[in-house]
Amino acid sequence: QEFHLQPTPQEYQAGQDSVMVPVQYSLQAETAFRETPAFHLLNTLFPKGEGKDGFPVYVGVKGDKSVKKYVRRVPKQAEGYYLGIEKDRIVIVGADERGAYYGVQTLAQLMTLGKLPLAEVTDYPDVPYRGVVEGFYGTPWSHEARLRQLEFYGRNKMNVYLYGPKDDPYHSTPNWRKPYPAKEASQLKELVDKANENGVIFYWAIHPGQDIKWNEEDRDLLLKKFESMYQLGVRAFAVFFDDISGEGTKAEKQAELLNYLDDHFVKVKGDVEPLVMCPTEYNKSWSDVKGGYLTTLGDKLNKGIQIMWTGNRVIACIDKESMDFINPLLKRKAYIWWNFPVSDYVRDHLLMGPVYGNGLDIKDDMSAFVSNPMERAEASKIALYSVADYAWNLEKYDSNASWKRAIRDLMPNHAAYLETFAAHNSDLGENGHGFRRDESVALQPALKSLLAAYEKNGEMDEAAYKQVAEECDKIIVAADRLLASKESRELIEEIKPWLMQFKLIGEYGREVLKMVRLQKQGGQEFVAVHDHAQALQTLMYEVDATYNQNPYQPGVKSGSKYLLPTFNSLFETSTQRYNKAAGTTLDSRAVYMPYTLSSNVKQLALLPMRQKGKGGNVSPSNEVIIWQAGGEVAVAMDYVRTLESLLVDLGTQGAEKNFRLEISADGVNWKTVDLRPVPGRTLLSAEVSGMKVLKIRFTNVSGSEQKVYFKQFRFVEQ
Ligand SMILES: C=CCNC1=N[C@@H]2[C@@H](O)[C@H](O)[C@@H](CO)O[C@@H]2S1
Repeated sequence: QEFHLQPTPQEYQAGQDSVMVPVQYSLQAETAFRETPAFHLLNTLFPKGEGKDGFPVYVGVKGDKSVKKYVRRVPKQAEGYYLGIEKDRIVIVGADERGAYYGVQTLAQLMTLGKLPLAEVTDYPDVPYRGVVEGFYGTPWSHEARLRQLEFYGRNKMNVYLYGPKDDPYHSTPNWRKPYPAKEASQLKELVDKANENGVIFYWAIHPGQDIKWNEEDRDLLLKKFESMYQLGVRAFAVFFDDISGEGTKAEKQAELLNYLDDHFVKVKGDVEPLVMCPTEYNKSWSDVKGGYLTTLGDKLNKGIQIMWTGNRVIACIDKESMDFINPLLKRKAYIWWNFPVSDYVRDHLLMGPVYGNGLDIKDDMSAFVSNPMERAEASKIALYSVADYAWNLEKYDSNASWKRAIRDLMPNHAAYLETFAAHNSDLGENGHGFRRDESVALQPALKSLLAAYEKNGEMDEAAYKQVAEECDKIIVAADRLLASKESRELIEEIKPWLMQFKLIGEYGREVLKMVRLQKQGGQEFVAVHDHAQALQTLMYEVDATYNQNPYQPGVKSGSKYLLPTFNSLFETSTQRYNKAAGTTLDSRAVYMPYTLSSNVKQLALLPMRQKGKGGNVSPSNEVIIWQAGGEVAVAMDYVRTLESLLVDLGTQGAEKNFRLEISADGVNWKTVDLRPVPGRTLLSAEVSGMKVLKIRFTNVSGSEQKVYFKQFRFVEQ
């Protein structure tokens, strides 16, 4: 594992020579330097700290006398730095204070080498703002997780963290107007302090759009809330208008409010970062350019205000074409909100794979590149490490090398095991956004040729068989070693259900490979191994039905793109062939999905059906659904079943007037079923107890387009 600075520096020259890592340093800097995060970090790097006989360290920013001699070597880009390690001194000069801090971070990495190479690093970030927006639906990160994140951002030269967890009631409706209670307020203050120590700008975001009134009262309440956050030390603010409907979506009003805040708060305070806003039309597939929403923002928003953008779709990689579309409309460089590794729409999957697919030629087109992560903070660090690497130096970014380094950085003593796990836990599975990732990349060829040889002509591809068998052993060992790991305990606790599932998949694969071997030999032992494989299927189903039971995509999926499907196909084929040869009737079903979704509503058509226990649900969507008049969503059963209950939630009152629910026992004759609103909620309950059902149909019969949420569509069988 050769040494590699993180993020990849613009220029790094190291000679053959090196010096011993000094145990003490003597500081050559302006006194003001001692107040900066760079100094506090520097002071932790030497075992014996500071002393007049220590190794001279010249450090400062452009203009400081102490580093005047080196000022020509400092890059002109903001947050740039020059780091020189010479025989008799270390020199760090920042283009600005954060640049000096980053120079010290790079020195910290070099000092882990055991001896300091005589080297010169001339470095700076490609993208001005780089970091993370905690903007997902689901359980907000814990306070401790956030503190660890901020240290991680400092080490990886990420300079922004935007606090905007959708499910924080004081960030969003209904309590955005209220100040935080004492405990939350003190935690936020602690986060701001931690962010400052790590060179991170802490943005506090507000999400008022769902119920904001465009009047002075709400405007002043919002200003007051900003003021209360300012008192906690917040010096950077954002206003999110995403995922809302109604009055709050008006561009002119949004622009008026932002400009007011800019003129009467940001410019008045003088020490607050430029505002960031998240538009309602935040991706191309949702935008209607002629409608003028984006151009209104582009024309009316004060120039300094940043506008966020997720690309061509809600979940999309960012390329030159995407930027060439949006920047002219916004009349500024879009502030990219990249929706990866966020998994709030595929909550049963972990996204542990490489960061890839974003253009390497767009460094001058973005004002920011921030990642929206998973609700599992530690597990998100694999992707975040590479997001930092990408946004700092796009042209030199190598997604696979960065992914391997990210894993080693996260668990140095278990890197091989974590890599085995991450390699098979990277795709999202079917989802409403149609966004997919590669998975099991190294094993894919062997899985495919093993399956093809066996299924097509009953052959055994011995080389592939051996490689898959070895991988099953590695999977089982990796799962055990990670589950038992003392290292990164917080990470292990987050991903434990997936580690359990992963181990079962390794054991299942091992048994299925035996079944294939035995089926060809025709031995009786096939039955015992088949039954063991089925027992493992039951255990996998139970893990999936027990853990992570969120109301959206409950369960624990692992190896879902190629690994498990291949084992299931081999299980089914070998059992069918064995039954045929031996005249037995062993159960050959590996995974069972009795329900099929169909819809002519664009945003619903791709939503996956989920089976959970004795029932099923259509995976919900976080976004506003444009449901055309007459549009319908239907669920077909494999055979006639009996219903117990059925719940629908479109997130709006009165939906039962605009939509009709019908049940058919034969797919031909339909019966309309009453939808009864649950008091005080937008949930609708249907009286279906005891009804025979082959097909369910749900139609917009209002005669006009409806904008609703698709929060729940769930039924339970008797
Ligand atoms: C530029 C604005 C992006 N705003 C967004 N709000 C939503 C986020 O809260 C979700 O986590 C994400 C993934 O489900 O989808 C959109 S993206």
